[in-house]
Amino acid sequence: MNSLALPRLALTAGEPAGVGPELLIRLAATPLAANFIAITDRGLLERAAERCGVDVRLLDDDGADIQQRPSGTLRVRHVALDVPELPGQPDPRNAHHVLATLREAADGCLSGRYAAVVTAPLQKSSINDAGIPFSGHTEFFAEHSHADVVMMLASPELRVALATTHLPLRAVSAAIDAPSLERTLRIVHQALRSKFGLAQPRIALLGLNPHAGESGHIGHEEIDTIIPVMDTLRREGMQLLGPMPADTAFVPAQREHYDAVLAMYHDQALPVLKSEAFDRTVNITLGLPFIRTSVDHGTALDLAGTGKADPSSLIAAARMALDLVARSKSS
Ligand SMILES: NC(=O)c1ccc[n+]([C@@H]2O[C@H](COP(=O)([O-])OP(=O)(O)OC[C@H]3O[C@@H](n4cnc5c(N)ncnc54)[C@H](O)[C@@H]3O)[C@@H](O)[C@H]2O)c1
Ligand SMILES: N[C@H](C(=O)O)[C@H](O)COP(=O)(O)O
Repeated sequence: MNSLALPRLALTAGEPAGVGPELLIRLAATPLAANFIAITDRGLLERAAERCGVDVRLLDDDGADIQQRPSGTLRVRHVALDVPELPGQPDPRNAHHVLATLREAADGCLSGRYAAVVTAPLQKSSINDAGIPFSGHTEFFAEHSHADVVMMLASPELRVALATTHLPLRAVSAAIDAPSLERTLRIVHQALRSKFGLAQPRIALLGLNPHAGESGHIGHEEIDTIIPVMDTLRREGMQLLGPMPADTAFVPAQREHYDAVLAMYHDQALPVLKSEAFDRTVNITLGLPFIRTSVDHGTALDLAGTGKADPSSLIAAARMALDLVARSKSS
């Protein structure tokens, strides 16, 4: 790629019956310095543009570099739907299509065809209904590239990483063992340095139990696992706070003490971010051998087909991907 060429960002549309295709159209109409390549069905995008009432010129991706992208143009790598979409009603017969778009994006990033991938939301249950074990993009990309990864969601005001992702609550405690917690902290620490430019990142860990276990009176995971791992990594120089009680870790007086929070499970911290910054939070997969960002919301089936879904989180995800691409080139 010559130095004046725009970064080639792969975009996946996610669930064809969700808001993803419409959001890709909105993103294409946003003046960002990126060469967007939508990996999805061309007809799906045409219909989404019509529903949004937006004029978008769809061009086949020939792999060539461009130095400017007129607003409202979008390159497409066509991956055919198996059945036409019905907005608001996911059809498991399109599950293989959705996964094919993710594979193309991941392989293209690994081979250098794309500088990064930005994903729109998919309907996990529809893929499961097709009989395919699947729990999320994060786990899919990790397995596809044989990497240990961590899910982080970040707004301009708050970064939250997760020690466990899409697990039933009753499986969480057993999943938090010393080796995996240590691996997670190393990935988060390294990413805060390399991706966010923090030389000495401060990470606050949440306890698993109410009041971080209340000195062992309300659960033992803190004493048995979390604190020993923190002690080990502190001896290496990592700045770790906690384990903090999750209910007070996000109050303003605490926030100034850390750069990121490591939550023990999905719903322990994501409601904080999503309730205060749903329109500007980005999901980033740390630890992958390529850059992947995403929206913080789901398929919004209640809005699909109306053209009313807010594209802000997808636009923030594209901006974040561009920042990370630029940072990776300068390091
Ligand atoms: N990145 C992803 O692929 C991703 C992320 C989160 C959830 N999901 C999946 O999405 C599906 C639906 O999840 P859910 O119902 O819990 O959450 P959701 O985010 O789809 O919807 C929650 C509420 O937020 C609203 N909303 C969501 N996105 C919006 C937008 N862009 N503009 C305006 N309003 C918006 C919806 O209308 C709804 O009222 C599930 O299958 C879930 O697994 C996927
Ligand atoms: N945990 C994410 C959220 O709540 O926003 C979401 O399910 C997306 O996960 P993947 O990026 O792994 O699909």
